[in-house]
Amino acid sequence: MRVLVINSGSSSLKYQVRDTDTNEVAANGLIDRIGEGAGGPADHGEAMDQVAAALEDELAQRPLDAVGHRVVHGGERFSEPVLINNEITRSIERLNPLAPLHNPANVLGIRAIAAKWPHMPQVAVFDTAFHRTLPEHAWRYAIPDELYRQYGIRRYGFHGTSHQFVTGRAAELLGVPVHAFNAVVAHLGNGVSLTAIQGGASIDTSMGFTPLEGLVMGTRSGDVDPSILIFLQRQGMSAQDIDTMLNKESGLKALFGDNDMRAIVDAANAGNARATLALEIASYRLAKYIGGYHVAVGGAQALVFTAGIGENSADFRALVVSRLSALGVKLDGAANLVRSREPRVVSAPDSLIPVLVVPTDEEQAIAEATAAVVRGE
Ligand SMILES: Nc1ncnc2c1ncn2[C@@H]1O[C@H](COP(=O)(O)OP(=O)(O)O)[C@@H](O)[C@H]1O
Ligand SMILES: CC(=O)OP(=O)(O)O
Ligand SMILES: [Mg+2]
Repeated sequence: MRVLVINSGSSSLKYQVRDTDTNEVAANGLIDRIGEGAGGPADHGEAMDQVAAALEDELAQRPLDAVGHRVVHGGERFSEPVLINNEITRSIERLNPLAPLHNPANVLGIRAIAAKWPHMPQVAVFDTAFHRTLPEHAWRYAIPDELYRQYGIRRYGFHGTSHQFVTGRAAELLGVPVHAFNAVVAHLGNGVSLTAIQGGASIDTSMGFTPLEGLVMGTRSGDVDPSILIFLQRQGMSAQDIDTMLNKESGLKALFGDNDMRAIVDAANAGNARATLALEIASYRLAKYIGGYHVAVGGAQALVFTAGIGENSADFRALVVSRLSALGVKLDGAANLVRSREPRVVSAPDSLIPVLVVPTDEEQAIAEATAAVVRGE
């Protein structure tokens, strides 16, 4: 089946045309600076027009069978990918306040395709869906129940498509049936999240009500004492200012001045003290969560690294694993330096828990899920 995969961010849109039978990528691209002026498209509708124009020749040769969308927030309703209709689109739209950087763009993308190709089957694949197996003791916050009932305030978790894909690949690499696989999976990209996998299912994850909770990210703070926000509001900062500060001006960008892991590692190696501290904070916070999730899953059979940093930064992996000696985890120095697109083991033979690098592919997972829904599987 020929599927167009759309991954819309707040100001960018990534797309791929994939053949799900051969796993071939026939076309792909990125449109950025949406709504930022300076020659970028005015909105996601205009961005979709650009995608259609860029794909014109490709689609003239062979038309599309379906479009699959990454939708970041599926709330409590969606635990599986779904075929989109108007009611589903409105339901996704009602979740916009819970993922203000991501969901509005997803809805615009869906509506733009429906307007352009009214008969095209469209499928929504949710970041939250894989985490619908979280037990209540993991998803419930210790705040009044009313807030859950009135606003749906609870832990949802994100990056689920990636965590699920990587979990399957990791189990395969180790020759363990996925339903019997316990692991800790670290998705380290611009957004960062850790998931505790038990019996192949997500039982805890570090992102929460929104993709802001948990670990140190590129521009997001992760965990902070919530009373800092109340304090800042009393100092006169608006909700919008606090939101922007925590989502866009924090994390590695605040600690070092740049959120590109390559730049941070290079600066640290050149003796830059801020870069060294940024790496120490990020790796320390991650190591503490890994220890916690090792306990949560009842003993992990693997620690798995994925996404931009997890797949490519041998330095950051080494720094994190150097903090896990209490768990008996050890890297193999040479294996850790190997660059490859294949899933692989990077730990020493005597490491008590194998450490894996497993490249994620959210687009492949979305294309496959889309084809399965359209075929009625
Ligand atoms: N070769 C590399 N070495 C170290 N870090 C890398 C490398 N390539 C990408 N990264 C880091 O990966 C991060 C982006 O990850 P990615 O998964 O592409 O993010 P997203 O999809 O969330 O935008 C950035 O911090 C970038 O610096
Ligand atoms: C949910 C989320 O944080 O996604 P991303 O890492 O793509 O920003
Ligand atoms: Mg990402």
